[in-house]
Amino acid sequence: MSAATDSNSSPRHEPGPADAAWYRSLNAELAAQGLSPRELQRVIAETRAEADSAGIAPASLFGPAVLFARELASALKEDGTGSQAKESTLGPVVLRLRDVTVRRGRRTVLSDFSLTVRRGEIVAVVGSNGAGKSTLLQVCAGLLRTNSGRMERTERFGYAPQLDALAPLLTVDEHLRLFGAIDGASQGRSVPTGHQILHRLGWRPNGNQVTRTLSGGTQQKLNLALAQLASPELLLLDEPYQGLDALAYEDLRTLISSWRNSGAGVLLVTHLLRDIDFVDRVVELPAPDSSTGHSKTKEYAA
Ligand SMILES: Nc1ncnc2c1ncn2[C@@H]1O[C@H](COP(=O)(O)OP(=O)(O)OP(=O)(O)O)[C@@H](O)[C@H]1O
Repeated sequence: MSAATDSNSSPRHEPGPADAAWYRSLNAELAAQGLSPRELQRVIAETRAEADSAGIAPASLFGPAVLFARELASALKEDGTGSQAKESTLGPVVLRLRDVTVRRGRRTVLSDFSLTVRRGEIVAVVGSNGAGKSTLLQVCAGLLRTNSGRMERTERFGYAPQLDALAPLLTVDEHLRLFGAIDGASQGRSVPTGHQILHRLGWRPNGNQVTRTLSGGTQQKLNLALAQLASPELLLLDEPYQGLDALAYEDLRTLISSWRNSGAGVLLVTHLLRDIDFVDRVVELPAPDSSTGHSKTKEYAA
């Protein structure tokens, strides 16, 4: 469990009745998620110690207790049961492409391309520069039409594009409210949920900070939190590690694994070979070949 603290922040929080209620909700949801009494006691003690040492109310540090409990429970499930957990959580199809062809200008970027993603799995898309990875995600997000073939996808999806979709003059919390409203989340929920995701990425944001003053890596964290805000069934992540430091990279891997374990399907564009060991399948797009257009896509289990 990790959460960043901020040394130049407001005075230390004094525990009160709201905190006690938060820990009661955490306890109840962890028990409902099937944690043993012993595990439950340990997790609550660790959570309390982390909040106390940060001097921050648990609700501010970790977000809503119920969501935090679910995330913890899925992370513990992954630690304890490994690949068996993956098998048992594989669910319905959330994305299906059949014989999709996409041309951009005179180039055929995707040719008769087929892919299925189910809930509870991470599929990595790899390939050299220009192979069509971002094009594929844009098709899946519904931003680009196919020239032929069919794309079916759940309505409940989140998309973190490679070039961020942030408005430079809006604050962090304005982004969370705006994207939450677009995704149908209530305004009261989107800010604490967004902060919770950002804590898990090692950043405790000042909600009033204007986005253009954030570093590139921090903007990427916000970009990712926005994609996950409404707990989508499908996440489309286009090179989400760009700009992240080593710690945030590890946090993001853990977070993506926990999204999978809580039932999301993830389509992840990546250049990093290290990622291959934590995904379920890899789809390799062929290198662009200007003379022949396109050769064969490869797919293999990770
Ligand atoms: N807006 C666009 N209009 C026309 N062609 C485009 C556009 N965006 C990308 N392309 C072309 O589509 C092809 C695939 O590009 P794409 O960005 O999907 O590749 P990629 O695999 O994501 O590359 P990279 O690893 O460099 O990000 C390239 O030939 C590119 O020039």
